[in-house]
Amino acid sequence: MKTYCLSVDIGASSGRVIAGGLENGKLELVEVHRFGNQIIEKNNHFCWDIESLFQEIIKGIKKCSAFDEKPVSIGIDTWGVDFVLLDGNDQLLTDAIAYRDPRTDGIMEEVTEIFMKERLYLETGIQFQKFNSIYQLAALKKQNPEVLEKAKTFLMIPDYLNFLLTGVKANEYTNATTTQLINAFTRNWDKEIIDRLGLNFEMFQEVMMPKTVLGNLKEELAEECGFDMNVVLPATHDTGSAVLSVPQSEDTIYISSGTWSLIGVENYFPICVTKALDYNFTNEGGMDYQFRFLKNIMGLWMIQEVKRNYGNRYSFADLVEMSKGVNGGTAIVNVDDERFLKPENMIEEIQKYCMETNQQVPVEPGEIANCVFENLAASYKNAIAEIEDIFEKEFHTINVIGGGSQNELLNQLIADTTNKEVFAGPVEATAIGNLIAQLIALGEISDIAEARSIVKQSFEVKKFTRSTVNLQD
Ligand SMILES: Nc1ncnc2c1ncn2[C@@H]1O[C@H](COP(=O)(O)OP(=O)(O)O)[C@@H](O)[C@H]1O
Ligand SMILES: C[C@H](O)[C@H](O)[C@@H](O)C(=O)COP(=O)(O)O
Ligand SMILES: [Mg+2]
Repeated sequence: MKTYCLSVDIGASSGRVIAGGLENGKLELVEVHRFGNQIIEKNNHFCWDIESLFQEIIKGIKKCSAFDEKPVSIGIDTWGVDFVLLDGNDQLLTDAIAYRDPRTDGIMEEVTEIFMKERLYLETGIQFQKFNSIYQLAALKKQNPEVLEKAKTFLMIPDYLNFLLTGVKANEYTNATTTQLINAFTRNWDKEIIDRLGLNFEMFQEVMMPKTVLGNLKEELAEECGFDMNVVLPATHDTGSAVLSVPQSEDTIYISSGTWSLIGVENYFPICVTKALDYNFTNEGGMDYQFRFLKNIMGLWMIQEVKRNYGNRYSFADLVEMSKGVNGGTAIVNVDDERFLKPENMIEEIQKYCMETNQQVPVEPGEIANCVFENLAASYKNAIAEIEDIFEKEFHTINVIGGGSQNELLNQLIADTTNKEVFAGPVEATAIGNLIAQLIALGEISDIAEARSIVKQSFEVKKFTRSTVNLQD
């Protein structure tokens, strides 16, 4: 690859630095660096180790100094909602507290007494998740008002990593929409909501759109890494990048399958009708002014925790294999129950749920894994029925993208329970979408439509249909 860009995709379970560029009309990827990411306990909160994440990005950049060709740009995307605050000297006032931290317990209810739920949804179109930035800020105002009083800059996680790289402060649009403080129609900070909550409007930065060239590496960083490059804004909300690599089709539903399962469709306007509110769908911002009409489902977080509870002695592939041996009798578990957001022990929490609901309790690793996968598929099916109810139409295909698209058992379960065609892949959809924004900004690709046809030609996508075995049921 002559011209290539660096895509930094940091999800809630792992991060990767991927070099990507066009070669003979196809998108070529080279994984330059991969690292873990997990929640740590710090100062009595669940946090992200933001400093070590930044060092991993630098490690990835430095690995490129050994290549003949250097990358022309870099783009960073991460999970949504979380942020840091800086004081007047641009110093960190807060740790990067994670969205699974219990500090927001009960806060959403307090905020919706100040700002009616219906009104908040009509203005922002954003789902009611207790960990949205709006509730994290309201919790801070209640629990540490002195911190908010000193705050001069609000930066979300990718914004802060960009600030460390370039010294430039900005809030990228797609991720800013996950705060529930962006007006879905003006696509800018909603001053009325911010003022009503007693937050400092001035600390919010200029909202910038994907494909914006934010700046270059700070001089000292360019020197340390051995080269300079543009820092470009992809859709810095990882799901915003992921959906860019889904083949466009009118009746396609995507499932961005990683730590979370984000299930939805691409749309050109926000849907803030009561039914969407009642179903708790969201209208997160997308690139080129699109909207991501989707719903959060607890996702593979559950199997990540199960894996951790078993001391990581089984791989994800092992857990899938072991779950294949389980026949029927799986308990019905509401995977989206808040109890699964951050339990002490996921295995025990699932077993407690089954006991409380007088169901057969899964014991063996295969039974636990099967219970997670079967009930995730059931939750996807329910969300799809809600989407079809809102759009008053049937969707015929489902695209599973992200790390979870490697779970062939789950892909088959989705096909079996929905009786729709399931296309699985690309695995690194988020990193690919991040590259798409950079390559469009660079003029290497003309638009999203061309990008999607390049993705189709470049990456393996497996098809799953309802298994004949099940059809005999
Ligand atoms: N070989 C595999 N077989 C089945 N599932 C896998 C495999 N590798 C990864 N996964 C699934 O992919 C998930 C991670 O997806 P990824 O998109 O990287 O997550 P995130 O971006 O949230 O960190 C894991 O939790 C696991 O369930
Ligand atoms: C908490 C948010 O809903 C979450 O970040 C979600 O928006 C998301 O982007 C998850 O991405 P993962 O790659 O961590 O599953
Ligand atoms: Mg991810």
